Amino acid sequence: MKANSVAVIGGGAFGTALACVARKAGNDVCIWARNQTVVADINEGRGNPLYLPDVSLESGITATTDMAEALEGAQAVLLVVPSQHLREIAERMAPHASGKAVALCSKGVERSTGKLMSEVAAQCLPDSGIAVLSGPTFARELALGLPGAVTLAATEEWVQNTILQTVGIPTFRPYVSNDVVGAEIGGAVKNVLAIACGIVTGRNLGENARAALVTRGLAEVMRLAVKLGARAETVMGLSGLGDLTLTCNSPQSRNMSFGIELGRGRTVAEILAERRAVTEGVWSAESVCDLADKLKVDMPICQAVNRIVSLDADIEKTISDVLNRPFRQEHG
Ligand SMILES: NC(=O)C1=CN([C@@H]2O[C@H](COP(=O)(O)OP(=O)(O)OC[C@H]3O[C@@H](n4cnc5c(N)ncnc54)[C@H](O)[C@@H]3O)[C@@H](O)[C@H]2O)C=CC1
Ligand SMILES: O=C(CO)COP(=O)(O)O
Repeated sequence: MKANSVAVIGGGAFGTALACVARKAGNDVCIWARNQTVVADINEGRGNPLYLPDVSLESGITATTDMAEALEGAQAVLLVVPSQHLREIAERMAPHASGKAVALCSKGVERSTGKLMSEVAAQCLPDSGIAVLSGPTFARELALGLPGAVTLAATEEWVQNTILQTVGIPTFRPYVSNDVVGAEIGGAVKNVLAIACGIVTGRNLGENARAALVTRGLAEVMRLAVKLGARAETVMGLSGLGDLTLTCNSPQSRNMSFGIELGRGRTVAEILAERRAVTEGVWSAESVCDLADKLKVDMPICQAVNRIVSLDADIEKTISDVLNRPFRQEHG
């Protein structure tokens, strides 16, 4: 068995960035990617120009399309695929992931079931130790070695310790928690809220409007998280407030930039057709709203985004509907 071996499942921007972090933490890293070109690019030293251009990778990071090979001998696994594909990939991992610590790094809610990523993993990876790794982390900045911090949530101490040792370095500081649902809900919902902030930016509605959206968006995350049994303090931490602040304030965010283009008048189909990268909020808007409806949680901003991206609602009318909601107490 190789010492300090880590498997990264998913060869997109974030998987590649986390591979850089795990390598800096002293591990041998093997990335599983489904795309043969990505695998060849990584193994031949060109980096990952398709998903993370202009970033060079250290030696000690290899790639394969063979799931068994990627997972063989790995003590820790970072699962970094788009949330709507997590179930399929986790099922493929399962025969090779027994007894390993698996950190879920995807941000979303499964459309077909309304399940959180930890719930999907519990079904598909019953013999693995599950953690959630989530926070304000643009892939490019991580890959360049710029500093950042995340929430690392797991209920089992050995899982916390394994993932902490795998990725913890001075420029990537995991803060440990046992609130798994709290850690994942912030990342899933902020993608939807970032689309709203993008729309407001694209329509030149001003900085005041965006600050109001971030704050009222945080209230939506809080209501849903608490209803799901998560702790309020987790929502106020890196995976909640931290990621919401990052994603809603930077056009570097795929979700925010998607919203900006929508706000400028382009259609969902036009924008998506030009993108290779995943825009998670588009796929999670509906499932977040379904979950909120089921739990009777009021989430007017997420619902407005869902009407625009999933139901093709008129943007002006949708903004006007949100602004004309009845006045209410700020808290409660
Ligand atoms: N990029 C970032 O800055 C961050 C991303 N994340 C999360 O990480 C997850 C992965 O995102 P990225 O690495 O950025 O993706 P990406 O947009 O860079 O690449 C998409 C990846 O999905 C793969 N893919 C596409 N269709 C697939 C399918 N049918 N089955 C399996 N894989 C498929 C592609 O091969 C590629 O590896 C997402 O949930 C995202 O929210 C989290 C934090 C930061
Ligand atoms: O999750 C992210 C940063 O924490 C990345 O956000 P985008 O997917 O919107 O680029």
